[in-house]
Amino acid sequence: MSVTPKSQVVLQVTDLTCIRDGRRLFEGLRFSLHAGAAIQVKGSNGAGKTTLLRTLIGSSSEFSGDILWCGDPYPKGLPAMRDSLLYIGHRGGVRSGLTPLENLTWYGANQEAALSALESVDLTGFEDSLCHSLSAGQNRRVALARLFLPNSPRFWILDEPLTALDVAGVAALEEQMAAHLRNGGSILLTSHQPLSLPGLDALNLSDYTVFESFSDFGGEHVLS
Ligand SMILES: Nc1ncnc2c1ncn2[C@@H]1O[C@H](COP(=O)(O)OP(=O)(O)OP(=O)(O)O)[C@@H](O)[C@H]1O
Repeated sequence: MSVTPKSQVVLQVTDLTCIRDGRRLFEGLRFSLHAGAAIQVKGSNGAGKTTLLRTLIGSSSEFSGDILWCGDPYPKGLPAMRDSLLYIGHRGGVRSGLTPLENLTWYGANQEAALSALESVDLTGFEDSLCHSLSAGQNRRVALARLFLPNSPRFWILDEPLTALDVAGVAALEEQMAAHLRNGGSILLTSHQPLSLPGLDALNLSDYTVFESFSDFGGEHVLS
């Protein structure tokens, strides 16, 4: 990972509004994420946390507002952003018919790096088990092992990474995230659980919730 100056704004969001099923999830959302910084997106079930993350990575164009990746606006900034992004959704992206080792090599890791990453998430001895035979927490560890591979992308977006992890798993993840921040990486994550991470900022979607009924919406990126 190349070291990025800590003052650099990696992601800038202004006046972002997202609607799903005719319901305005949040409106006027604004925040900036700098190199070496982390933001935890908070909100109740259904508040729109996953929708926000998926919008930011370009999986949904149903929004209005401005999204700038390293100064480049949506959608121009998407290709460069994806080159420097590691996204782990709440399903984890683990292929259940593959082993943990095969999952990591499928993501491009070589055998040595994959084994080392699996050791970091305490899965030594399970490298060759099929993932559908592993526990929920072990499958989460397989997903998170990607964070322990060398040359990790500088920007991590993680949707509920703590789900199903035990105490030791949470501690190992927090340590790895802190190391990533020290190296100038950036993290945007959702979690219903508290997280111990130096300098972690919170972004609470409830601060951007609109309670009145929705009647019109004309965002420039809205799909019909
Ligand atoms: N593709 C879609 N079509 C219709 N509605 C959607 C779609 N995606 C999300 N929604 C709705 O948007 C709302 C927000 O969903 P989202 O998954 O973003 O919430 P969340 O804050 O991540 O929730 P949780 O904490 O339960 O994971 C939900 O009511 C959901 O049903």
